[in-house]
Amino acid sequence: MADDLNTRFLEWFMSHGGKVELAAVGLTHFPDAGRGAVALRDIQENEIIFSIPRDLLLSTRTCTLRTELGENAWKKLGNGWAGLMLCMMWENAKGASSKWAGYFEIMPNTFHSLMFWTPDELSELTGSTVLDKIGKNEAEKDYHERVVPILKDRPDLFPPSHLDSHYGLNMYHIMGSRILSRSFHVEEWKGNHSDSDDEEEHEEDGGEEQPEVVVPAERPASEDKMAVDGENTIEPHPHTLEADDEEDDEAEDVSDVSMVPMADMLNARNGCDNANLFYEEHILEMRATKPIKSGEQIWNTYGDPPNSDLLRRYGHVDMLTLPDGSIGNPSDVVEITADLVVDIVASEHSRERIDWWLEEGGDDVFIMEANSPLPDALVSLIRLLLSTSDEWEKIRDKGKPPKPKSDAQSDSVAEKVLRKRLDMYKTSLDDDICLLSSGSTPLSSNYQNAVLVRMGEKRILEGALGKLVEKAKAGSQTQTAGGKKRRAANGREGEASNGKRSKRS
Ligand SMILES: C[S@@+](CC[C@H](N)C(=O)[O-])C[C@H]1O[C@@H](n2cnc3c(N)ncnc32)[C@H](O)[C@@H]1O
Repeated sequence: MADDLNTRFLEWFMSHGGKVELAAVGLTHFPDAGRGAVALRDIQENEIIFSIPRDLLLSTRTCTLRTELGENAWKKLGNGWAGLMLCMMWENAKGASSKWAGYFEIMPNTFHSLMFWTPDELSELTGSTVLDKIGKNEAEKDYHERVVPILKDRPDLFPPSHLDSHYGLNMYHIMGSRILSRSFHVEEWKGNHSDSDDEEEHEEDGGEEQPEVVVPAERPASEDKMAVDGENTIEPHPHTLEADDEEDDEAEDVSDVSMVPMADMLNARNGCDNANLFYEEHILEMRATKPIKSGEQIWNTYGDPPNSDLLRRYGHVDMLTLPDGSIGNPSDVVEITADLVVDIVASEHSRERIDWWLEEGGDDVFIMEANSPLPDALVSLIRLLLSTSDEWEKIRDKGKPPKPKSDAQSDSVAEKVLRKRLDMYKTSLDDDICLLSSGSTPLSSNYQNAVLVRMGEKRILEGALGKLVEKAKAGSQTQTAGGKKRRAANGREGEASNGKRSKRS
């Protein structure tokens, strides 16, 4: 059944200009990852695994709905994904007459991503900030406010008899989730990037000039457009439904968001990619970036996000053996919001200082990675909140936040922040380890994935906390040793003086 579907899809793909050597690559079912691509013979590094003509991409550029609707109506759909979602619903509603009929047939209708979790399932993620990023309400607001009026206005394009079956909220969520888990960011052809262009871009993106820039998990550094040896590579589109967030000053051209048939058949696992999508003027090429042995899975990269984001966007988590022998995702992160820090160091000055911090562009969320020191910005904020009135005056006059230099006082606050952050979860790390290892009642896959997400976050917090506690202990031992030495020295003096006294007496 699945094989038939794969065959039909490949036939559709090739009959529409897609090129794939069927003796080299096949589609198959992986029990833990659904459909995926497999090498059927050894594939050399740089070999083209398949290619896709640009006109086979499904985007707001290739779908004719925008022209049919006219610019005025189109603009009402906003700068987010509503336009592409409506295009996809419209093409899907055409059935066999759509150019992409053979593509729609193979795309999933059910998802394990967070958008589809029940409130009970979501409650297992309590404590993780991923819960604030699902965007379901925003998507539904867009649907009701932007899409429904257009559906009603144009019965010639959206026949009333199709509204329930093809344009309902559920279908809107399905299309949104397909975009979330399968789309790529494909720019229009502007010619090859030269090496010097790349260097300039890289310099602008971060590095020395902006040491405090925290790369948001949403958009891993330089992921959207990466040039390798002067060629253009494409990674799956890393965005959420917040594509039209006004604060996102790097907001992309949403018409670059594209569904790329065949390229989206590749699964991904942290650090395992052996293929990448490259773009040329008229075609996109999936090329091997490493030699791939016959029988091996062909892996793309999704940008190696943390498990929280994998679960939110793709509905799965990565489980690799980590350096300490535990199982998890090496890219996991945990977020600490600035208000947690303010809660701990609250004083009558906090409001004024935090307002200043935010006005100066300070972070309101700190991202902690495994085995990394506390984020500089977090230490700097703690020191700002702890500063004396005189120090605060100077900081404000200079317009510079304090240096991220920790001391016993800031460490003690950081320790409390980490403890409070850990308390936000409903369970402890040990509880979670027991849950996964008890084996008596097998957990549902969503439940197990939630546990893995929160474990990854807690491990980072526990690790950082452990280091702070050790540091404090070492500090107090040094102090005690210093004190003892001093006391011992005093003691000797005392003995001597006693001695002297005794002598005297
Ligand atoms: C771009 S599609 C890849 C093709 C997909 N497996 C299919 O059946 O069509 C992304 C989806 O594949 C699945 N997937 C990809 N990599 C995976 C992995 N390492 N483990 C589990 N599922 C994975 C997830 O369901 C994800 O949402």
